[in-house]
Amino acid sequence: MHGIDKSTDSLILKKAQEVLVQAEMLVKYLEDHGFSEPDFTIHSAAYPVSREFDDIRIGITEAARDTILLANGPMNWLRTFFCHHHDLGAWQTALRFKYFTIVPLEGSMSVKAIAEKAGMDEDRLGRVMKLLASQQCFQEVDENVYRHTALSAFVAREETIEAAISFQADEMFEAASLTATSIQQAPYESTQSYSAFNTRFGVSPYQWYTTNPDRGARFAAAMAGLAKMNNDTAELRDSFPWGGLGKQTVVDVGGGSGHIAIFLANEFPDLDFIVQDINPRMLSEGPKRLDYSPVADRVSFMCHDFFQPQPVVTAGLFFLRQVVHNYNDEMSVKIFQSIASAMEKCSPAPILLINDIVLPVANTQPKVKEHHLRQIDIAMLNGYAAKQRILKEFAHLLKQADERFEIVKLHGNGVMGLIEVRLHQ
Ligand SMILES: C[S@@+](CC[C@H](N)C(=O)[O-])C[C@H]1O[C@@H](n2cnc3c(N)ncnc32)[C@H](O)[C@@H]1O
Repeated sequence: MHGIDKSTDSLILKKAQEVLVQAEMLVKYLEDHGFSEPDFTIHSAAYPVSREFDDIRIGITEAARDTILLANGPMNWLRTFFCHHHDLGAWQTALRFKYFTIVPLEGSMSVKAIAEKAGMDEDRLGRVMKLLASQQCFQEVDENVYRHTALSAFVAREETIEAAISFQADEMFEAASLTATSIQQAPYESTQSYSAFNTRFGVSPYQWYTTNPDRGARFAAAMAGLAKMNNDTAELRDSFPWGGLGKQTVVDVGGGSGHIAIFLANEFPDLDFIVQDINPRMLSEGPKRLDYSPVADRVSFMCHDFFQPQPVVTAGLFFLRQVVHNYNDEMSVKIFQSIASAMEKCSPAPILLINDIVLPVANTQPKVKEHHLRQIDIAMLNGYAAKQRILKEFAHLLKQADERFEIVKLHGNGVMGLIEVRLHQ
């Protein structure tokens, strides 16, 4: 066996060496921080949640992805990549027919028994399970007998995570298949009525969720699941000086179930929250949350359309999380205007805090990191004919809404973009 020549000119070897270097860093990080090494089993250790670990994880993924691309070449890469929608079809089936919760977390279950509970035939269920197992999602321990792996158990254990992947596998996957068709309908204008979602379902996601309340409730759960997946809540808590606001009311505009407001209320006892949303079903999910009761007297819910004048004029902070990325520029300007008209009446002068992805400018981030943000940008295109933005675009829209708006600080970046805006009087 030849040793690895570190001075090699081979690009493949250089990339593979980078994988090795990053893997050593990752293992060292785990050791230094008292974590056991994860594996594929249901008893796998938990992953650290930190920016530092994320950077190593992203570094290893970038190097491994390049190694895979170089080793496979375009033909093999394309052959696999262009079958990914069939992977999603299999996952969609497993989610819809509840395989994840039917298989017990401990022990194993036969395809026959899973099929009986799922209410579908054994042949197709077995084929879906075999595909999933080829991705380390479930393990076939005996012919047609499965048990959970770390990946499948992650879905089974947490309802909001299941919701977060299910709404993608259902309505968003169906919409995404019509991306090009939707653009063909209006090649030079990005408007909601020609979005991929509208092309598939005839109405915008929010109208659709209002008339499909079960899916609306699942969407609200999905938002909580996504926040958990991105570790958003802890980062949101730590990236902004909430504690320094004093006794204030925060209005969570378009706050959905209020999961963020409830989380922050638990962390910062001086703050009161008003969660506003147009969808009553989403609002009704908030009080059902386990973390709601300790803060029930400080978190209230209000049905409000953010295109109408903002009724709360006694707030210290207006919070706008993952809202304007659902709207095109013209509509986003209207949302900012309705908040500006309330801000000018509040005393002392309040803050507008926009919590949304702030896209990186070209070639400033590892490509795998940017890819994730770009996926969300195209998701916004498909769902809402909307977009994610770079900081300059936010600044431009705010000025269009009201000349007095000024971005005073960017508290977080990337997924956790946190833009502090003031309205100069
Ligand atoms: C992507 S979700 C974000 C929810 C929440 N801010 C969060 O971060 O989890 C956008 C929210 O805006 C709400 N929404 C959409 N149109 C609205 C409108 N015109 N007025 C008020 N809320 C609206 C939706 O019902 C949904 O809950």
